[in-house]
Amino acid sequence: MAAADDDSFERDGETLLTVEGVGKRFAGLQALDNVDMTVKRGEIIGLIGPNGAGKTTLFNCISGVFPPTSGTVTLEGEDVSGMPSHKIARAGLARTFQITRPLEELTVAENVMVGAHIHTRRRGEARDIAMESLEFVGLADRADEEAGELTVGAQKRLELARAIATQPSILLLDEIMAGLTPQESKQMLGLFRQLRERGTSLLIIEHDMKAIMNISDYVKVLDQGQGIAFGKPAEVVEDDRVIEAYIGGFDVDA
Ligand SMILES: Nc1ncnc2c1ncn2[C@@H]1O[C@H](COP(=O)(O)OP(=O)(O)OP(=O)(O)O)[C@@H](O)[C@H]1O
Repeated sequence: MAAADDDSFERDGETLLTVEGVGKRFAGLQALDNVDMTVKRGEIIGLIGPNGAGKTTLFNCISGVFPPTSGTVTLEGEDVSGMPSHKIARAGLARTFQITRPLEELTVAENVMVGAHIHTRRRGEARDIAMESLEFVGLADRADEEAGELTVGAQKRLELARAIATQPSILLLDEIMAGLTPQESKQMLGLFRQLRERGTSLLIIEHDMKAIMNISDYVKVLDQGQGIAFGKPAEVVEDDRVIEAYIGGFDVDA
């Protein structure tokens, strides 16, 4: 069954994020071309596509790392296209990066307080928010250790805690499960589900196809900078354009 790419606009529920006609050009390369999508409150959307499809570039345009060359990004009704990332974060959008980069000389709690300080200047209040976030990801007992001492798996949870401490309505997660053990991945998926239950929306880039198909309510597929499909995971894996883009199709049962 074909999953039409513009289905993205036709679901029930409150729309949190709207991406309309977004394009991004780097010198001679059209990295994104007229991409549309929406994310509703409390949805988990998987963003997939072959290497170089434009997934991270779309995250960068949405989160204000750089402005889109064309099109608009609207967050809770506010046009945030081209705004700097700290303003977009304050408006309710948080993201994690493909390469985790904790401030290694700071403690685990201090790293998360960096996120919390977006809403408060008070150190005590920021510490309280940070501790709640660390509790949530299961790192509260390591709050006073240096962040550089953490394993890769724990650093990923720290990254998540730092993003959550900004109290976002939507979280963009860029390969936060890369490098995790199967046990840690399972734990991470559990955290995603809990976030959804709290009403936080998640937009997730992940190469682990089984995980993404398992966790996502809907999946958006990019190929060579264009949206080629949007639909429920079971629909998307059967879509001819998607199978062609991935050559050979998916192995989600692996
Ligand atoms: N800052 C940049 N300057 C120039 N070209 C860039 C820049 N960022 C990304 N690109 C190019 O844009 C295209 C899309 O890259 P992007 O990283 O968004 O893809 P992706 O889907 O996230 O890929 P991957 O799965 O490999 O991470 C690629 O051809 C990439 O080389």
